[in-house]
Amino acid sequence: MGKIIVEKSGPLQGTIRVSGAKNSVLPILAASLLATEQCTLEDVPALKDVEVICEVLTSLGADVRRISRDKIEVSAADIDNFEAPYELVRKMRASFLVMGPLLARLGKARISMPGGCAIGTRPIDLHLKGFKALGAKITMGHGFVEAKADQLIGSRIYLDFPSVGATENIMMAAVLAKGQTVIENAAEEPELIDLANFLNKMGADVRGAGTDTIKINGVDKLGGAVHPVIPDRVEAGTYMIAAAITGGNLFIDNVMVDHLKPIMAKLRECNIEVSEEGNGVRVIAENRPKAVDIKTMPYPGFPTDMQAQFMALMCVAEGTSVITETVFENRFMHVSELKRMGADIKIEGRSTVIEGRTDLQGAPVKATDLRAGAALILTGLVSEGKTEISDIYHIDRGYVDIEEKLRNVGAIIYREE
Ligand SMILES: CC(=O)N[C@H]1[C@@H](OP(=O)(O)OP(=O)(O)OC[C@H]2O[C@@H](n3ccc(=O)[nH]c3=O)[C@H](O)[C@@H]2O)O[C@H](CO)[C@@H](O)[C@@H]1O
Ligand SMILES: C=C(OP(=O)(O)O)C(=O)O
Repeated sequence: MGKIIVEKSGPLQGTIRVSGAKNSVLPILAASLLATEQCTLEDVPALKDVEVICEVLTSLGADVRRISRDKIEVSAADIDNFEAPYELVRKMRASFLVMGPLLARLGKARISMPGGCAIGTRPIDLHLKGFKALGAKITMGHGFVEAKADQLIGSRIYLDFPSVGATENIMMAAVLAKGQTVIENAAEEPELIDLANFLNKMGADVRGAGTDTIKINGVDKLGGAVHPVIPDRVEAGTYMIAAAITGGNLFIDNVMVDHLKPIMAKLRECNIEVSEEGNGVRVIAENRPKAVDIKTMPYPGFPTDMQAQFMALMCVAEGTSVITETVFENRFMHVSELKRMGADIKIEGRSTVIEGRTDLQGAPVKATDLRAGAALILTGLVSEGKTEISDIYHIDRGYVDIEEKLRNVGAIIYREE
C-alpha cells in the first residue's frame, strides 16, 4: 500500500470542485435494491466505498453497470440472494444498509454483523429495534444477523439517538410495509433528505425527511428513478479548511450552502472570511485563525466527520481551543498522530484541549480513519518539511482525486507506491 507525501505549501489559490456525497450515494445504492425497474444514479463519486457497495449489490443478484466515471445503473428486478457476506461487510460498515431493502423486498435478509471500527464500537441495536417494530423476527448467531417477515407492518418507532444509519435502514424497510410508519427522533442529516427524494422518485411516500419526525406510507411496489447525488458537505468542509489553514483563497465549487452552515459559522468565528458565490463558497484567510471551541452534534450541529479536520486547524490557531466529541466515543485516534507532528493537544475524557502553535513539523504518520487521514494532509500543508502518511486506503474511501484536487490549487502532495 502506498503513501501520501505532503510538503509545506504556500497559500492555496484557485477552485476545487466537490464530488457527490459518499454518505448519500451509499444508502441510495442500497435503496436501488427496492426497485423492480432500472435506477440511474448521477454524480456518483469515484470512491473505494462505492466499489464495495456495488460488489455487495452484485453479490445479491443485482445487475450493476458503471456507464461512466460518475454514472451507475442498477437493475435489481431479479435479485434472489438475501445474504451479504462477511468479506464485503467487513470492508465497509455501510454494507449493513442493504438489510432494510432486502427485508422489504424479499422478506428476508442475512447480513454479517458489522464490527466496530477505529472511531467506536458502532452497535446496530437501533436498526434492529426498528425492524422488530415493523414486525420482523431477528435472530443472531455465527456472526450474522438474520431478519424475516412475510409482510412488514407500519409502526411508530422512537430512536433513542438520532442514528443516521438506523433512520435510513428503517426508512428503506418501511417504504414497502403495510400502512404508516412514523420514525421519531429521526436523524436530520441532508443525506436523509437525498435518500427520501430518491425513494419518492421511485414511487414511495416519505414525508418529513430532514426533520425529527419522518412519516412513511407503505406502497406495494417501487419503480425506477434517475437521481443525481447531492454534493459532499464533508469533502467541501475539508477543502474550506485547506484554504483557512494555508492562509489561502479558495473557491469551493458545487456545494449546497445550507448544508455547510455549521462549518461556515465556525470558520467565521475563527476570523476566516467565508462568502456564498452562486453554487459555491469562497474562503479567504488573511490572518492566522483564532482558536474557537467545537462540540460535535447530530445535524444541524457541528459534524463529527469534520472534527479531525477542524482540530488540524486549531493546532495552528492563535490561542486555546476545546474540541468535544459527543457522537462517537473514540474519535480521537488522530490526536497521537498530530502530536507526532508537534501539536500540543491533551485529551480530557470526551474533550481535547489544543494550544495552537506555528512550528509544526512533518513526520511519518498513519491515517487511523478517513477523516484522521484528511486532518494529517491538512496539517502536512503547513508543517516544516515532509509528512509521510501511511494506511491511505482510509483516505481513498471518501475523497475523490484528493492529491490532484489539492495540487491544482498549489499544494505539494503526491503518492508514492
Ligand atoms: C455511511 C454514513 O453515512 N456514515 C455516517 C453515518 O454513520 P452511521 O450511520 O454509522 O452513524 P450513526 O448516526 O448511526 O451513529 C451515531 C452514534 O449512534 C450510535 N448508534 C448507532 C446505531 C445504533 O444502532 N446504535 C447506536 O448506538 C453509534 O455508535 C454512534 O455513537 O453517520 C455518522 C454520524 O453523523 C457519520 O460519522 C458517518 O460518516
Ligand atoms: C465515519 C465515516 O464514514 P463511515 O460511516 O462510512 O465509516 C466518515 O465518513 O467519516
